Formats: sequence, C-alpha cells, structure tokens
Amino acid sequence: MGGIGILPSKPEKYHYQPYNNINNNNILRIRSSKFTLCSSIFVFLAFIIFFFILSPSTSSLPTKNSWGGPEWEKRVTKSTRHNSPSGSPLTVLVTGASGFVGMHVSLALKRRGDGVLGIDNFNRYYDINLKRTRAKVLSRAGVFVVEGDINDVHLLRKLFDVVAFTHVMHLAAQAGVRYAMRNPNSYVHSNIAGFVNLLEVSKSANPQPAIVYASSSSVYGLNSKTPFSEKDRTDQPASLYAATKKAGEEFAHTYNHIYGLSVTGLRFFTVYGPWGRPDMAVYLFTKDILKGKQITVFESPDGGSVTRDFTYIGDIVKGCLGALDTAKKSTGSGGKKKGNAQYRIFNLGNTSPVPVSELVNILEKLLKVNVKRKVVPMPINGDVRFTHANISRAQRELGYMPTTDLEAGLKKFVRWYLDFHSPLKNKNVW
Ligand SMILES: O=C(O)[C@H]1O[C@H](OP(=O)(O)OP(=O)(O)OC[C@H]2O[C@@H](n3ccc(=O)[nH]c3=O)[C@H](O)[C@@H]2O)[C@H](O)[C@@H](O)[C@H]1O
Repeated sequence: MGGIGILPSKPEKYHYQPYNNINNNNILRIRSSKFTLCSSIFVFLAFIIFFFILSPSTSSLPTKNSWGGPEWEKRVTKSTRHNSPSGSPLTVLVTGASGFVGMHVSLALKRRGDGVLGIDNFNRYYDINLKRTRAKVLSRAGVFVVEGDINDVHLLRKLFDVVAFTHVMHLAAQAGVRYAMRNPNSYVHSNIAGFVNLLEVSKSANPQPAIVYASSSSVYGLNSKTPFSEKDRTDQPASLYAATKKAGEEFAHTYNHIYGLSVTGLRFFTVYGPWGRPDMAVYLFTKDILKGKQITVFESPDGGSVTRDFTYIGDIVKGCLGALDTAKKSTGSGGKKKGNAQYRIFNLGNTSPVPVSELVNILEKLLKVNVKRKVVPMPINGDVRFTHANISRAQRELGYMPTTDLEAGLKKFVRWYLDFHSPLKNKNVW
C-alpha cells in the first residue's frame, strides 16, 4: 500500500489497475472507498495530533480541557464570592497563584474578604510539590486555583465570562535571572506572549479590570545611579530575564494608551521568605548549608561584594494590596478606550542593600552550621552587582513601608524551611 507519504488524501488521486470482471471492479471500489475512509481518518488524526499536541504555537487553540463544566464553574464562582462585612470588596484574578508571591497575595486578599480566583500552569521550573502544597493551602483558605496557562486565550475568556473581575493581579512569570541563558524561549513565552494574551483578554472584557502586574528590579540593568528611582533609565537590561520584564512594562503602557486599561507595575527587589522559591539564593544556600555542602558566593569582577536589596514577602504583600486598593478603574469597555486611564510604576524594595556574604553570615548563625563557602567572580551571565530601591513613590502613593530587616525575615524563613522539610512532618497537614 505504500508509505505514509503516498497515502491518497482524495479518492480521485488513487490510481489502480482496473479488472475486466465487473465483480472485481465492485470489490475494488469497496476496497477503494474503505481505503479512502481510512486514509481520511488518518489524515484527520494526523491533523489533530499536529495542531493540538505537537505544534509549538497551539497555545491559543483550544486544548484538552482540564477546565470547564458546571462543577468547575461552581468552584470558580464560589472562590470569587466576597466575605467582607464592609467596604467594597475586590474580585481578583491572581495569575501565578501557586507561585511564591502569588500564594501570599491570594491568602491576604481572601483573609480580608475579597473574592479571589487563582490560575497557575504548575510548570516544572522548580519542585512541583511545593507548588501543589501552596495550592492546597489556598484551597483550604477557600481559594480555587485553576490549572491552566495564561497563554490559553479560551480559558482566560471563559474565566472573564463566568466572573466580572474588578482586578487582575498578574504574578505568573518565568522567573530566575540565571536560567534565562539556558532557556530564553520560556521567558518570551510567559513574560511576553502570556502577558500580552492576558492584556488582550482584559481589554476586551466588559467591565475591563484594573491590572496590577509584577515587574522586577532587574529592569534597572546597568543603571549605576543609586538608589534606583522609577525615573531612572531602564533601557540597558543586563539579562534576558530583565529584557522580557522590561518588554512587559512597554506592553502594559501600550494597552493603557490604546485601550484605557488601568495598569500598575511593581518592580520587586529580590523577594524572600517562607514558601520561597527553591532557585533563589536564600533557599539554595539554606538547603546546601544544612547538607554540609559547599556554597558558591559571587563577588563582583573587581573583588568587591555583590549586594541585594532583599525584601521580605510580608512587606511585598502589603505593597501589592496597596497597589490593588489604589488602582483606579479602567476607562475602556469592550475593547474601546473612553478616556485616559491610570498608569503607574513603583519600586517595592527594602531600601537597605546587604552584601550576599552578609546574608550567608546570618544564615550560618541561624542554622548553627559552619558554612563552607567558595567565593568566585560573578558569572557574566546577566547578574548585576547591586540593587537598591528608592521607595518614596510607593510610600507616598501606596502607603508602602517595609518593616522587616534581613535578619528578622531570614529567621521566619528558616523556621518555615525546617518545618516544611522536617522528615517528621506529616505532609497532609499542609
Ligand atoms: O529582584 C529581582 O528583580 C530579581 O530577584 C531575584 O534575582 P536575584 O537578585 O538574582 O536573586 P537570587 O537568585 O536570590 O540571588 C541573590 C544574590 O545571591 C547571589 N548568588 C546567587 C546564587 C548563588 O549560587 N550564589 C550567589 O552568590 C546572586 O548573585 C545575587 O546577588 C529573582 O530570582 C528574580 O526572579 C527577580 O525577581
């Protein structure tokens, strides 16, 4: 019958030697039509496999739904129900809800009575069990986390059909400065394409939600003027991660300008704390120190220390809520701008940079383990030598005021870490 490549797609393309016998002709016709039917099914299946499973650009096409149906809609609606005795509660879609910042922000909103729905794609960038456990904690608090990708336009539209979100807290991202060298496409996919998809769906929603989204201190890149102010240059990114975060800011501005979406960007400065990300220094160092392994501490190329404006998660959460509470309504509706909308950008840092070597000293004291450290020059892979936030704008407009210094914050992190990783801990309690 030949190989796959020569299977006929249409009956008339099937050539055969005719028999003189009429019955043979009939048999052949039947066989031919069976063959045509089989080949059509085959082509159809091949089409399905290619477009719905293999094609890299299918994320906007309907995929096998792990969402939808009356039960699912009930859970979505229930999660976004308010429980606030006074005030005007928000209805917030939190993207990246099972991420580090996403979990904390979702919990804080729910606790004060806002309606919250999470969405997370549970990718495997780091330990999926940590993400699943965060989702369990959220579920127990009454927050449902929909499993799905922000690139899935059908899912996002469905969510906006079911719920009239007043706000979107966009925290889903491909994070990590150093991993960006290894997998740049993943950053473009989440931080640019995914964000644009979310903005597209949001601008078409009626009512349009106000958008608060996570940017990063890394957008300051090679800026050497300290402390970093929102007025400083952000056109010299030093990492692929930073470039995608900066691109996100530009898209946010464009959607604000064209469609009247209210947008607020938050530039986070190296956030740490309980439930933190395992790819970040605080978590990585703690894990290796406890195992007695040597850790690698970067120093700047001139031998000086590398410093970060480490910011405690509890302070970041207050900044996020402040941004949501002061966000004005979008002005557009159904994709049409009706007037200028609010456009803001804020630094959320701690305003007291600490050398990484000092971070290690504090961990050494808290963990009571002698640290084996290897000091090596900072790799030329996008890391920056220092970060330092000027937070006066956030103080003035959001009432943002960080209160947790690095030692106090690390104490809370270490307590959580030991508890979470305790072999005696029954994981079902989370
Ligand atoms: O604020 C941000 O915009 C970013 O913050 C975070 O990036 P960073 O500031 O690089 O945090 P993190 O990895 O904790 O490294 C901390 C320090 O330890 C140093 N570092 C790190 C690893 C190591 O093995 N050795 C080391 O010295 C390292 O050189 C650095 O000086 C987020 O990951 C990122 O998603 C983004 O949000």
